[in-house]
Amino acid sequence: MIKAYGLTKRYGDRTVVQDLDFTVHPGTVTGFLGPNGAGKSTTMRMLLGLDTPTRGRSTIGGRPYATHGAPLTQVGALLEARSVHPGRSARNHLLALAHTHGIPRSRVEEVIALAGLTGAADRRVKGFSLGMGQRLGIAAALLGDPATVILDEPVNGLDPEGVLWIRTLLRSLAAEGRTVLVSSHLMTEMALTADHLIIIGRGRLLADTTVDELVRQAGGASVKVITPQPDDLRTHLTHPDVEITTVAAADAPLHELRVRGAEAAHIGTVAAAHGITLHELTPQTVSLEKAFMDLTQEAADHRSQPPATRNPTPLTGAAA
Ligand SMILES: Nc1ncnc2c1ncn2[C@@H]1O[C@H](COP(=O)(O)OP(=O)(O)OP(=O)(O)O)[C@@H](O)[C@H]1O
Repeated sequence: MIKAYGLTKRYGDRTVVQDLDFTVHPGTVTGFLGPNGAGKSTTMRMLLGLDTPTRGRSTIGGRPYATHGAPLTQVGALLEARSVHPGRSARNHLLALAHTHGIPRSRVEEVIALAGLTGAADRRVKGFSLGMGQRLGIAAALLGDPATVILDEPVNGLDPEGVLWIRTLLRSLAAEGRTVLVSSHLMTEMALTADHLIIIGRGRLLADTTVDELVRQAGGASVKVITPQPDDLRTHLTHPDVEITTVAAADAPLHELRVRGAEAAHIGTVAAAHGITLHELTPQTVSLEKAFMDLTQEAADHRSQPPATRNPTPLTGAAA
């Protein structure tokens, strides 16, 4: 279990992480999300004793990271810009790490295979692509068979096969009962990988929630219905859990409704049973990316503007 108690980091007069309290539980993948510059890497560095908090503290397995005797066997970590001697081969890099932690050579071979580096293990690291470097970093993180795994942007630079590999790997590590904390700014990828989400913006906690709950808070799933008989449909769908709103066309022959709390199949069956004509029946899933953007809107330091239109409508002199 990872615990943060009021973690705060200030650089000069800038507070980049502020009063973060959270718990990362074993047996689940916890996604650590936030826009660029939100403070994810800084927080992870503090958890790993690489940055000293200005205030607050954190523990991994009940103790501060620095007090773990052989950290590689307790906590495996991949941080951005991990330094590996460029002249060393991947295998020699892992052997050196294993040697300092009393880890057998056979485990080095295991993690090389696990990370898909078998064919590249004897090549010098300086020739590695970004994705291969990530695979080596993950192999190193798993070398000591740690109970806690902390990975900062592990899918960075990975090809689609690598992204899928990470997803499967993280889920199996969690299924084995390990504590897995993984940062990303890719909401959609995290939604596929993580069970729980800790979302920060400008160093502050914005949400500590499950993927399902975030979807629910963002409006949940709904069904778009277009029908010329909205009143009949409303009557027959009446139920305390069902919410029906009119989206458009109040005085047109066709009405667009948005139904929450009932599945499309149920709505179709009810409509058929009562002879109600439907012109459209489409399940709408909330965009997790949009939910994330909405949540972090106020807290994004770097958000791009949509590109200017090439042929903007000329102003005609009317006051806006
Ligand atoms: N050593 C440092 N000195 C001064 N400012 C720093 C230092 N390290 C980080 N920062 C600042 O702290 C803020 C948080 O940075 P951090 O790298 O933790 O964010 P992040 O959420 O990991 O971002 P990204 O998704 O872009 O990697 C940024 O504004 C960054 O410029």
